[in-house]
Amino acid sequence: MAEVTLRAITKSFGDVKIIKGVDLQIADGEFCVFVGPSGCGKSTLLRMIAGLEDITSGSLSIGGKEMADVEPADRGVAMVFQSYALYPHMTVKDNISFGLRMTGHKQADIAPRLTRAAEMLQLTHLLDRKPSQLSGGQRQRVAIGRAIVREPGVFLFDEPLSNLDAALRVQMRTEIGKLHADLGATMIYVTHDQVEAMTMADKIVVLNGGVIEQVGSPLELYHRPRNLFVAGFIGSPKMNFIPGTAAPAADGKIAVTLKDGTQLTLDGRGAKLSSGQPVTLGIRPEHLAPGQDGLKATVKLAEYLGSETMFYAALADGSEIAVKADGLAKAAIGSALSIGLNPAACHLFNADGVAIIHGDLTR
Ligand SMILES: Nc1ncnc2c1ncn2[C@@H]1O[C@H](COP(=O)(O)OP(=O)(O)OP(=O)(O)O)[C@@H](O)[C@H]1O
Repeated sequence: MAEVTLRAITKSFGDVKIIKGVDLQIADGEFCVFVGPSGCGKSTLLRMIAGLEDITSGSLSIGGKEMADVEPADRGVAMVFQSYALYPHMTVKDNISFGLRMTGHKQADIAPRLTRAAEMLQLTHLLDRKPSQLSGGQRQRVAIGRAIVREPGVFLFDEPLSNLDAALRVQMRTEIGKLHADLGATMIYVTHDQVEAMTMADKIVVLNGGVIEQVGSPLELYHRPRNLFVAGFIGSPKMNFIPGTAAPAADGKIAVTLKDGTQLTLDGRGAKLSSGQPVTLGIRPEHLAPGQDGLKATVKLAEYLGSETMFYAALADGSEIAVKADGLAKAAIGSALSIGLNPAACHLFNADGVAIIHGDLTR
């Protein structure tokens, strides 16, 4: 069993506190993805789990065992880096088996592990090559192979695919997914890539400024973001935010007046709010319907992507709004666009940015 538990973890570099108290439970066999803006502490947290960075305060356990005095090599974890970190003078075979040789494993033990990892990663025909004779994707596979042969309970991936081109990323994403299914190991994965996070994760951890904003399954975070930060971070193109005020209305409904004067009525869903309180309405670009009655906007930019068209438009008060339409939709720059808005898909956030209504269409 290799569950990972972080309790009140902090990390400071000198006087600067980078990780400000993280509590997190990652179940055995789970695929957990850390996302967040650059500098929020994703890699630092991963490196602390690996034992490559000291923990300033708090505790970490892996497989139920406290890690405070356990060396990186003895933690049952293996890390795959963005830079691959291969030895250039060694063959693929030697790169993959290096760690095992260093820890005194016998050749009879190393050989079957090497064969199996090479087969899983389609590296068998490349075992005698040097890293310089491999493509970027093949090098990344060697780095993953080096982790696999150690048979760790926990794999740690630090943006492993960010040096690969778009097509190869898609292929490697699928391969890592398969590897997870085959090995059943716990995997913790840092990425900047929304699609990687959404498609690979059982659980996404959204970090911001060294604290966790929300933990949940990809679709939970997408449909029920806890606050403005998560709502704006998960989903691409990002959720639209339109300022306004809200007041309780008849039958438990909420009357919202947007800054441009548009009025709409939302289901209250039990939310408590005071009359005239400032709110931010959140609506995803795909939940807006160009050409229907609703918001009055002026088209500023249109992107024709074939499968879909993105309109970027401005409301009367200057608020910008992104609208995802079908690939055949057309509108001239500067033309008026009426945009229908599905009330059931609207999120509402209070002045502190906390969600008071979720536009969760799955319910
Ligand atoms: N050894 C160090 N000494 C001082 N500051 C550090 C050190 N390592 C990281 N930091 C700082 O800690 C913060 C978090 O860095 P970290 O690499 O964990 O962020 P990240 O979320 O992984 O960012 P990115 O997505 O850009 O890789 C940054 O402000 C960084 O400058």
